[in-house]
Amino acid sequence: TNTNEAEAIDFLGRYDREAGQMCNKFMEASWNYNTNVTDFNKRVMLQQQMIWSDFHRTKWNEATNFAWKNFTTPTVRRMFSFLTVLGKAALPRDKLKELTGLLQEMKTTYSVAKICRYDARLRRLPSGDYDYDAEFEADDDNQIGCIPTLPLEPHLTQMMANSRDPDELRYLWRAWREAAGKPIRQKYLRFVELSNEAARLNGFSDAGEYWRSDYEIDGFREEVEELWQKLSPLYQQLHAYVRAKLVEKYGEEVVPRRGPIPAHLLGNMWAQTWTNVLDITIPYPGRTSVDVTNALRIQGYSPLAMFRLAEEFFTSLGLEPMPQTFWQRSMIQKPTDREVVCHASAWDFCNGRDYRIKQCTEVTMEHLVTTHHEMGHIQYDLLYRNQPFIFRDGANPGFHEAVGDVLALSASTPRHLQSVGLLGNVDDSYETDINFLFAMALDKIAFLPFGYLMDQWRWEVFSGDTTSSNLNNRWWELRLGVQGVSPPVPRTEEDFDPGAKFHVPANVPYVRYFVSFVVQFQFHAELCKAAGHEGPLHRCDIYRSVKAGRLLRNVLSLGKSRPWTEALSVLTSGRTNKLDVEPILEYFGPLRTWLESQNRGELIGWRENEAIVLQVT
Ligand SMILES: O=C(CCC(O)(O)[C@H](Cc1ccccc1)NC(=O)c1ccccc1)N[C@@H](Cc1c[nH]c2ccccc12)C(=O)O
Ligand SMILES: [Zn+2]
Repeated sequence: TNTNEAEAIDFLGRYDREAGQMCNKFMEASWNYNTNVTDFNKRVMLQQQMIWSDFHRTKWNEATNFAWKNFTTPTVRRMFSFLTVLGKAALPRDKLKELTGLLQEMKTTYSVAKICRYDARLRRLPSGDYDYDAEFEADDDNQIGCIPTLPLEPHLTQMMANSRDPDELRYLWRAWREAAGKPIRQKYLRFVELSNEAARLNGFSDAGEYWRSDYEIDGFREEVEELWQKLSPLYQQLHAYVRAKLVEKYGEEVVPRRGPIPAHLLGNMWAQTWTNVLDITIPYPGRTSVDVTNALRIQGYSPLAMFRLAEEFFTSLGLEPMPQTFWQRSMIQKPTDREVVCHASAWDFCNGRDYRIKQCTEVTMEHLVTTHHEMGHIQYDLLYRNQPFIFRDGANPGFHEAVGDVLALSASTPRHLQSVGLLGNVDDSYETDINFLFAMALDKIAFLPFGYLMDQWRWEVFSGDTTSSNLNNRWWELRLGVQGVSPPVPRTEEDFDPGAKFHVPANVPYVRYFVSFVVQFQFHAELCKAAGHEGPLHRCDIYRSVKAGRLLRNVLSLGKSRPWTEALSVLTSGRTNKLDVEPILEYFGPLRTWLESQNRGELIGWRENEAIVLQVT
């Protein structure tokens, strides 16, 4: 092996240049497929994937020839530690082809899945009423006259958000899982086998361990478990209050007062965020509510205007504007003439100039938050663009997910929404505070158990603790035990409900969002301090604070050049280098007190036996 560090540094220089060019070509092919899902574009993308993997393998062979562990320069050692993990390219070519093929097929199934209109599925009884049970049977004999026309975005997303008809919601919930989850069950199982084989070829025990290695700390799994244990009491308080309001709305036959909440009633296809039931659950109706969807529409906001509004928040902090090409090449609305992958994503084309967002934007408050989220990814890309190619990544995946959300925490405050003209008179009353904190909790607290359980389930599938005999069963055990939600119709091992959530067919890890929802409040607390904010954390708005912007820039421009624990030290001026739930608990402190007083007499938590437990086929 080669112990010459000077030669190693020369090799790294060559790699840096070549990798940027290879990555750019791959991203172009991937963009073309994602913004125009055709067989041709899929083939070109798979071809580019093989070229990229060949390149990666060649460089891996060169890198492993160096005795890099004894090199004296820390950043050189760190670069080699990343370069000597080959990833899925470690698979024999035919298996690599199969793996990437399965991934594309599952992603395509999800992205083009459509369901029939609700009323087209229903027979009318002689009395003229709907025969609700028919729609359940109708599925079996594939009732004629049903043409699947409704895609997830924007149709099903909006119907799940706005419908208040439990039967219609139940139909939409089940039909989506029939169309998107069930068809990929077998493909996913084969995909898991190949992913594990690749992980073992890289020296990991399974794909889950390979995923967790991105966090560079031993005991990450236990760390996440510990964070959840500290946060679940607050979640249970929110769950109890929302359930009581849903019982009021739909009655106890639909919502068990002391049991789990049926998953179709929470305004979201996966019950992962509950902001769309704010109108049913808001603590003080009639007082200021921060859902500015109507204002956005009345004021004629376009998706482009929403993007400009988000960009202006970043530049107000002294951070980077979006590059010129961003506005020319991004896809910010769903095209009408072709199939696209609608799930939002932010793209770095590896040449320091070309950055894009792909998003099927609708004019809603939720999409305004998502726009900040996606633009946060681009901002991070821009801030670390002068790092070597290998270090152009988030300090950990949760950091990348947190950037945009941190700014959205300020942009969502009533005071800020008023200052940009999206909210009328805002009073400083206690009720307005509680209404605001409650709306934020429907997004941030409601999400935590889902962000936690998604990869609990996948880590167990990768490790073999969960197998094809209990694949869907285990999913609902976690959904019931951790999140306190139940399926509105019986589930069996014929179904594959996790497959109906983008990140499973797209093989995107998910615990990053759980980490983000914790760490973004650590960022918020520190940036508010830098901005000189005084008063409760939930009222802080860092808008136009160049000091806060400078601190954020110092942390994010490090990229992955230092372990994320060091980046946290920079953020907190050495106060901590660990994930910490104190800031999120401080932020929601007033709401927790309020919930505990409102929930007196309610059962906190849910009795497992109330759920429609799995029917054993
Ligand atoms: O999936 C997303 C947003 C999409 C993404 O920006 O995270 C995107 C996902 C993705 C990853 C890889 C391929 C395709 C899509 N991630 C990125 O675009 C991205 C960009 C740069 C670095 C890392 C990730 N959010 C999650 C979690 C979530 C729910 N509600 C939210 C509100 C705010 C922020 C996140 C969420 C979800 O919708 O379930
Ligand atoms: Zn993201």
